[in-house]
Amino acid sequence: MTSPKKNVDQAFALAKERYAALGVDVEKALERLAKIPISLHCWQGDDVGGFENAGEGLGAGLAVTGNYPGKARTADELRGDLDEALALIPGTHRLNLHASYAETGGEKVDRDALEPAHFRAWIEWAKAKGMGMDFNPTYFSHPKAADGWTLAHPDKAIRQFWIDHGIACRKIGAAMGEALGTPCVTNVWIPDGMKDATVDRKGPRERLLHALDAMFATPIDPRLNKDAVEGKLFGIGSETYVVGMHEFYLGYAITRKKVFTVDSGHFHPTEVVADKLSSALTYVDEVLMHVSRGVRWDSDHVVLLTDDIELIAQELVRGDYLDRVHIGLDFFDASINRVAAWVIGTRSMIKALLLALLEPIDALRKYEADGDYTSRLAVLEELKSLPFGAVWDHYLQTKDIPVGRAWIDGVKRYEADVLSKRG
Ligand SMILES: C[C@H](O)[C@H](O)[C@@H](O)C(=O)CO
Ligand SMILES: [Mn+2]
Repeated sequence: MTSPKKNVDQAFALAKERYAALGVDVEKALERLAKIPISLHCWQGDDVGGFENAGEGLGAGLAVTGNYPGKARTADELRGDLDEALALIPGTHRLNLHASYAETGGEKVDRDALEPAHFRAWIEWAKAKGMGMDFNPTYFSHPKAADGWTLAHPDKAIRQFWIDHGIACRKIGAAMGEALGTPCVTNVWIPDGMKDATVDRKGPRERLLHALDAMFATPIDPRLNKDAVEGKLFGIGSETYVVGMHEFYLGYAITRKKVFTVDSGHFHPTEVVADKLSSALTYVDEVLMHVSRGVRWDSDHVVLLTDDIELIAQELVRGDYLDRVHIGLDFFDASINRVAAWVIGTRSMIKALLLALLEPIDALRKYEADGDYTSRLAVLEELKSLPFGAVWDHYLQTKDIPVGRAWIDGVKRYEADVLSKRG
């Protein structure tokens, strides 16, 4: 009987030939793939809860549905769950942490007083794994955000509190960047907006502009920290008016030289999010992607290998944007095993990138330039039935990750041994 390893090897050898016939160098694609980090969002592991234990609800229009048992209750548990997920994801990736995951040793430290020391354990954990980190100020789950307003709040003192939180977070981001030797992208997303007919749309936007300028006033070496701003079309409770909508932040990112964040769940469902990349990147140097999957709305379902995600990956590769786009994930599903959610979502993103890297891009470009749209369409369709799975299996095997459904058994074992024992 042929060994499973030999099967994978044989299938890969045949796959390589099929791709080579179209002019694709599979080994080169795999080499490139291995160097693309995906930033795993800590908040999938505990339903965006954080560890402040202040008894605040999530709010801000963020909704996590499901009550699958075994959610991480402490930072150590969350790191353990991330270890488990990362062991099943090929490549070296990054961790995207929210400020609400600070470890203050039981001391009450408000958000405007957070310091790098409160994230030391996270930084050490990432360092030991050779991972970079990204960061986010947390503008929700806090008494001063209970009415859904933060940086654009009409009350000056509350605005100042959130400006100070942002300033503290930029310093923490810089400390992460310095310790880990790779710049931290610190992303600002705020919930501020109105549920219904809004009379003054101008005032809050002016307040937000001034608050952001105050927050970003002190320059930070971009080799340590990069500031990013994330807009949104609507949220629960801000259906009619979102202060920080996309046009606001695109203008902000262009004029202030910030990273522009594109969350794939933050647009009207009929919009093609991938098409925004080449537009935004004409004017901004860098984009941060929050790859998500909206089902009918910004529902933050686990990312799958859907057409939308493939199109995003294709744009990144075809546009030669991989060095200008930071790829992060943003979903939270509490209805399935949370470790499996990370594995499925991250692997789907990596698969989309691999598929994109396996395109005969030069040939496709030439067809297009020559006006041979027939060949362009025919080859794009041919690609869909090439043995991509054999290349993916080989990639997993080279990284000592079980091929096929075996990873699910590993996660189930972890669930039985660890997750199910959590109260
Ligand atoms: C928890 C994240 O910061 C949050 O999901 C944000 O990025 C967002 O997308 C809000 O809709
Ligand atoms: Mn997001």
